[in-house]
This record gives sequence, C-alpha cells and structure tokens, in this order.
Amino acid sequence: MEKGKNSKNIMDYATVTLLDAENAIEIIDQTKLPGTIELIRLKSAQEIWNAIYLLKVRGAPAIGVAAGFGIYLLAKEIETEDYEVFYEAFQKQKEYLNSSRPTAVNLSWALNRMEKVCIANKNKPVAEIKELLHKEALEIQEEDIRVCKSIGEHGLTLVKPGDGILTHCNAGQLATSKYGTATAPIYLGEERGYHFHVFADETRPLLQGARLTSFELHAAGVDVTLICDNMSGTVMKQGLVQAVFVGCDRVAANGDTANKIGTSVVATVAKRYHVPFYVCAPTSTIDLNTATGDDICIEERPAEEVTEMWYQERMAPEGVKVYNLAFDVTDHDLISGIVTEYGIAREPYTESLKEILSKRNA
Ligand SMILES: CSC[C@H]1O[C@H](OP(=O)(O)O)[C@H](O)[C@@H]1O
Repeated sequence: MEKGKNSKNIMDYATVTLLDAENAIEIIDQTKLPGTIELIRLKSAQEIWNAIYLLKVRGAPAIGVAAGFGIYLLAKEIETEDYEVFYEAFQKQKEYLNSSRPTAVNLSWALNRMEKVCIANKNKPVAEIKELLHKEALEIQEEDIRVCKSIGEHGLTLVKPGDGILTHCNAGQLATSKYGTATAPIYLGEERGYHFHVFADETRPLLQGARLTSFELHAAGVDVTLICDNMSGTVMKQGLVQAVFVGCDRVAANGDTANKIGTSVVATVAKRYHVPFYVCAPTSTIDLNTATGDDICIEERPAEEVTEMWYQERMAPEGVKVYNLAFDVTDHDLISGIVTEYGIAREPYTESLKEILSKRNA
C-alpha cells in the first residue's frame, strides 16, 4: 500500500501534524472527505480558528491537539524578550482560538495547559518558554495516542468477538491522533481478530458518520455498515447490536455527557432495547467544574448545515426556520459506563469520575 502523501488510504494520514520549520499546522481537510483527501496548511490565527469552526479539523481530542500546536506557533511569532509583553500577547491569541467552538472541553483544556507552561516558567527567557511550549504541544499529541489506545484496551473488555457495535458521529482516528476513542476498541479488536460488525450512524446534518466513520473503518478493513440515523432503533431491535460506543465532547461531574446531536436519542433507544451504551472519554474531556449537563454550553450552528448538504446543494426551502444544535446531552442514567484511559467509571458518576481522575493525578 502506498504510504505518505500519495496514498489513497485515509488511515495513512495523520489528522494533525506540526510543521515547525514551516511555522504551520498540516491537517486533513475533513470537509472534503470522503471524496478528496486534501492536506492543508494553517499558519495564521484566523486560519486556525476557521479550520476548527468549519470542522476542517474536528473531534474533541483533535481540536485540542490542533489548539496546542496553534498556540505554540502563534507564541513563536511574538517578538519580545519581555515576559509581560509576551504573556499578554499569548493570552490574547489563546482567547481568540478558544472562541472557535464552545462545547468540546479539550479546546480550552489544551490552551489552559499551554498557558500553565508560560506561567510556570515566567522567570525564564522568552525563547526558552517558546521551546517548552513546543515540547508541551508535542506531548499533548503523543499523550492523545497513548490515551486512546488505553481506552481501546478497557473498551475491549466490554465486548466479545463477532459482536455488533453501533456508533454515532465520528469519534475515530479522524477525531484524534490515532485509534479514536469510540473506535479504539474496534481497531484494537480488528488487530486481534475480533471481527466486529459495526453500524455507523450517518449522523445528520454534517454526516460525520457517513463521510468519516464509515470511510476510515472501511479503509481499515473493518466490517462496517452505514445506516441512516433513523435506523439505529431497528438494528438494536433486530438484535444486531451488542454494545454502543460513542465519543464525547464534555463529561459533567455527574456523568451527563455532551456529544454529537442525536447521541441522547441513541442512548434512549439503547435503554429500551437493553443494549449497553458506553461513552469513551479521555480524562481530558471530563470537566468536574461543570456540575451537570444543564451547565454545558451547547454550540448552535448555521441553518445552512440543515437546509443544504452544507458542502453540496440545498435540501430545504429558503427561509424555513431551523434549530440546529450541534450537540446534545445524554443523561447519566442512560450511560452504562464511561470508558477512560484509567478504567471504566460507573454510576454513581459523581464518585467514580473523581476516583478515575485521582488515578490520573496519582
Ligand atoms: C473523539 S470525540 C469526537 C466528538 O466530536 C464530534 O463533534 P464534531 O464532529 O462536531 O467535532 C462528535 O461529538 C464526536 O463524538
């Protein structure tokens, strides 16, 4: 199989790459998938902001990695040796990038982590701080790979060879640095001969499931069946699904979880048909400062995503009212378990999530 830039296999490409010497971030433009694998380079703050907002790079962990690389590149451009001047300019760029999308906590988590490097090293030369930011941004990406693989290992304990697995949206390799979160058990299982049967919800309106999940799983040789969102109940009723794995954008302290719009519907239907429903969550996505799902800011996006095939042609009448929330909140009592890199949290989540985070902080 061709490797590198000429490969036709999406699995041969990194979701986000730092091109330090070129002061750029290279991403797969996910708005062009699956038709075209196009790598684009982001240099300016606005290019980075736009790429996140327009979902050219998307998925909570991938957004965090891109934000880490982005704020490092922007910090490099701050030409001063005065720490206070540097830090003020850094904060301005950080707040700008942080305004691109509100729901996925990984964006602010990564930016705050990078800011802590500045603060912790305030007495060092600015040039040295920039090098430390470079190191931290790369560590965020390397950690993401380790974390997703660990989520895969824990998730694999919940299913058995030949199981049917349903997923919603894309919490795959394209939403992370490698493995994905919801797809991590699927990819590890594929390596070990589990031969899962995956059902990928198309996930209206932006079709991350159709355009991205079915694309990457098929490219990886996984048995994947694309279904329209309205089919998820039927495949569960027919007994074709033994578990649901989804990603997440923010887990509140009580276990309520924000994920792509429609996730709470899948969880409700899974409860009806007694199908275990698992959220795959890097601990970076757990936000104990947010008490419940009611406190999670849910991004509302342009009507055109619903009225048109946003990347193609119109699908609804001009001027029709639209309500297009990009995420919804699945109540914690619909979640069978929250699969993290430190193990699986179960109800009561107000306690189990704290235990999981204590393992991380140990
Ligand atoms: C690995 S979590 C990815 C998470 O992000 C997606 O949202 P978007 O495509 O708008 O970035 C979706 O909620 C996924 O579950």
